Amino acid sequence: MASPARDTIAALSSGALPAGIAVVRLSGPDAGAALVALAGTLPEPRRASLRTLRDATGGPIDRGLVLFFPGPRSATGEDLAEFHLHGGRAVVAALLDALTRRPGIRLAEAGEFTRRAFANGLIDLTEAEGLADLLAAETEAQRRQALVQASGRLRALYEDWAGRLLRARALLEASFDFSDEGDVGEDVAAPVARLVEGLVAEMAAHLGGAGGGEIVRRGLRVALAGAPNAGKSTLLNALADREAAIVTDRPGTTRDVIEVGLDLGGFPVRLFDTAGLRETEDPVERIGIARAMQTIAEADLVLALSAPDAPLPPAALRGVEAPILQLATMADRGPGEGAPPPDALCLSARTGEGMEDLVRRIAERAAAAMPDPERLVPARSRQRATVAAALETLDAFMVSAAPPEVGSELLRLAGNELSRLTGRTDVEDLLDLVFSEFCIGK
Ligand SMILES: Nc1nc2c(ncn2[C@@H]2O[C@H](COP(=O)(O)OP(=O)(O)OP(=O)(O)O)[C@@H](O)[C@H]2O)c(=O)[nH]1
Ligand SMILES: [Mg+2]
Repeated sequence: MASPARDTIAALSSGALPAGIAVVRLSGPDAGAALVALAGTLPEPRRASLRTLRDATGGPIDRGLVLFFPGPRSATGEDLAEFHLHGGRAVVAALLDALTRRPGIRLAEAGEFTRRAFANGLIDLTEAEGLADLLAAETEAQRRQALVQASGRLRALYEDWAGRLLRARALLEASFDFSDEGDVGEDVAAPVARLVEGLVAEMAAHLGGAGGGEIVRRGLRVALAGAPNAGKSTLLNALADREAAIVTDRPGTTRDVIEVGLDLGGFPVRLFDTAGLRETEDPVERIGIARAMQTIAEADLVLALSAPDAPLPPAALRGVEAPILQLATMADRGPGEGAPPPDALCLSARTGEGMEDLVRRIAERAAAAMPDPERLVPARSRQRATVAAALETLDAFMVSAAPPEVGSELLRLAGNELSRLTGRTDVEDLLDLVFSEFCIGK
């Protein structure tokens, strides 16, 4: 774990400038003294105080609110000062300049405030990850899932597992202090097995929600598939409400995969326009079609478009595992050569017919794919992989008829995996991974 902070760090913690108000934060041993140097005296802890801030020459920087949070009762666990100023670029630059001229104060790195909160034991890794997700949240589903994590409920679950695992191991280890044969008596074997069985069942159920948790984070991937001129790009533009993709009456217009992010009923959806599927000799178009097939294969939902004069080639979506929603496009035009699939939803991006129905169907899909917001799920591949590794080790324990020393070693290994979840272990590379995605000032 990181050693206690030596440097005092400063950063703009509020959003892009110019803005109405800018919040600059300062954390570390010099926070109080720096605040006195700029604002005259230390304000009462945790109370906003209106001050004129001055640089080292006595020149005024701005007039604004200052707050002081003495450690350890602060967001970072260290002495923390906040400056609420007018959100002009030059104002913030002048303040940061005045601060960093003081020895021991430097600009913060990305995620450094949060990392200090972690180092000082105020939050664990799941809470830090939840906080990162909360800052990145763009839809209701993402906000709710992130908030559950940031508020420590996932941490509590993982700590509970670690505690129960430790108890199982302690029982097992205590038994071989008293037996010289190395085999564990029934009186110990049964309660240990019960404890581990209970954990295995809970962990497996938890992992069952991992797919949904990740879909909330990254959004439901919806691919538009169809023959050239089926109206895919037109539909994408209509759903996105902007001209994201080029539309022409020439078949084979779209080559690259075009992605737009949508908020459908509070659920995050990523919609992908793709090249029309057909046999072609054009090398550029062939690459586009290969990309289309890749996107379709990775989708959580495929919208299969058939237009009156551009029916979907029958074999085009063979082998696709995701659910397929059949759409009959261009309903404003008369029937064409091929009849659309009987269960297809008829719509026209031009007149808007059927569009509400389509949005509702996609949102329903998204709602079904995403877990109940109150359910605790691993939202990240890091969490999922770590739970899976611990589970695998516990499975090995359950099936093995190995001597108790080996059994207890397996339980210890599983416990190590669990401690990686909360980060209460010495793993710098893991920390870098988690904190590197924060922005400066958080
Ligand atoms: N009448 C009518 N025309 C449409 C509708 N949707 C698309 N079109 C027209 O159909 C033609 C093809 O539309 P696109 O959206 O480019 O079709 P696409 O499936 O993206 O085609 P590719 O990119 O070549 O695969 C364009 O001329 C559109 O204006 C619709 O709902 N009604
Ligand atoms: Mg197109």
